[in-house]
Amino acid sequence: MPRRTPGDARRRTLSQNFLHDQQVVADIVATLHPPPGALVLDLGAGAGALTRAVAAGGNRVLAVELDPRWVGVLRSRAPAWGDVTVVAGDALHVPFPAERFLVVSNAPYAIGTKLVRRLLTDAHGLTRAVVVLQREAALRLAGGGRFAASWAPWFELTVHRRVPARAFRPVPSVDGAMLTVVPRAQPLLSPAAYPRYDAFLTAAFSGRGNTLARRLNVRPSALAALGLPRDATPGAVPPEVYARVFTALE
Ligand SMILES: C[S@@+](CC[C@H](N)C(=O)[O-])C[C@H]1O[C@@H](n2cnc3c(N)ncnc32)[C@H](O)[C@@H]1O
Repeated sequence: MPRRTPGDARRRTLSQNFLHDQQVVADIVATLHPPPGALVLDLGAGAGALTRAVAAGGNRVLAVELDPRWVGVLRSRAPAWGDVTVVAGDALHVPFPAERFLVVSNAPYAIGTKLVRRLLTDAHGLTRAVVVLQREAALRLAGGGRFAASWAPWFELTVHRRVPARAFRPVPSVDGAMLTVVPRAQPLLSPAAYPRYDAFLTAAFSGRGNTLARRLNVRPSALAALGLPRDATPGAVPPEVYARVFTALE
């Protein structure tokens, strides 16, 4: 059995699997498509695969990295890449800029859900984010559950391509996926509606009965009038449709 080194331990804790597949890097940057000159945060920049590709497109990049060893590497390489500022810090706590910005991130899968939650709650200047997550986590966040329904009136969460484990070095044990987080230009509900909407979702996702109609205590015909199957179950309703059902039933 090969001997373990301190470097192995650090790689495991910080999940240092770096993007190696240049086609995946190109797809991530194409999906981000930052406008010229826009500010892009690369959260968990590692050796800079994404930082370098974004900077090559003429964008300003703030590369945030927790591991001092990779901060040093980034600082030595970044001057050759373009307008890159390296920030030694934690992606879950580093202050976000006051101006508008985009986010690209392939951070450890273990912090992926927390990172997305932070983008949804704290990133007021965010215009678009592309985050690589463990595939199951990406599908859970964007799919037919309460999390996606809670955020859908204000954000579009979309799962794009699979990022196969073999796109990384070293190769991790699970596949990833690209998730985009985009604030809606026209929100489907006002922020003031949130407490009532949240109570409505509690009924929809935790009430008694199997069907949405039973849980919301409405006639199946009321859902049919909104274009939903009479026997729709909560998980089968697309997240963005909940705002419409809420508005119609309120
Ligand atoms: C999976 S690697 C990917 C690196 C690079 N983004 C890429 O695609 O090749 C994740 C990187 O995030 C760093 N990292 C881990 N936890 C972090 C945190 N809380 N904040 C910022 N960076 C973190 C790790 O040290 C590592 O360099």
